[in-house]
Amino acid sequence: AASGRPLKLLTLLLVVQGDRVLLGMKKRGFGMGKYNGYGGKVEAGETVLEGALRELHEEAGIKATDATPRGRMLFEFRGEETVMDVRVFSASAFEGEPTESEEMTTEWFGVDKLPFDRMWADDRHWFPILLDGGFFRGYFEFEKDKIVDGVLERTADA
Ligand SMILES: Nc1nc(SCCc2ccccc2)c2[nH]cnc2n1
Repeated sequence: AASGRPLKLLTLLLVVQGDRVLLGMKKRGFGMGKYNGYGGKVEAGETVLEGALRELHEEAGIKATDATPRGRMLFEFRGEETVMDVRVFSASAFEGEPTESEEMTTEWFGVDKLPFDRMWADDRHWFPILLDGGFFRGYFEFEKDKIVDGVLERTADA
């Protein structure tokens, strides 16, 4: 039997190198005006990891060489039928030089100076788990940019 609401499979990749994180300011489309990792849709014929690596290269001009799954977030927006199923990856090594694209800037932030007030409101909850090497799963319900409900747990794996 079919389960509940339709899920939209998306990726999000955070490049974390020692005490700094590579973030992009989204210039247009979904999440415009917020800093975020790099990601987007998974295309037919590619794996979720391949999709994450493709989006990173398209949006930031680099090829991650050690990307690994770190968590899974479900995001529901009041009034929208589909739920976003975001597969979160991190990487610490890459080839090339971070290069701004039409979609995203490329800016390094110290792990203690992350611009959470200019990021999605859920990020401040799971970034600490990501940065300490842990894994996480969460669900957040939004009304526009505000969290109206949510749960988050540290898990043994992604
Ligand atoms: N950090 C974060 N990211 C997203 S969407 C990431 C996936 C995506 C979707 C569309 C285009 C590019 C990337 C969020 N949504 C609600 N909270 C959130 N937090």
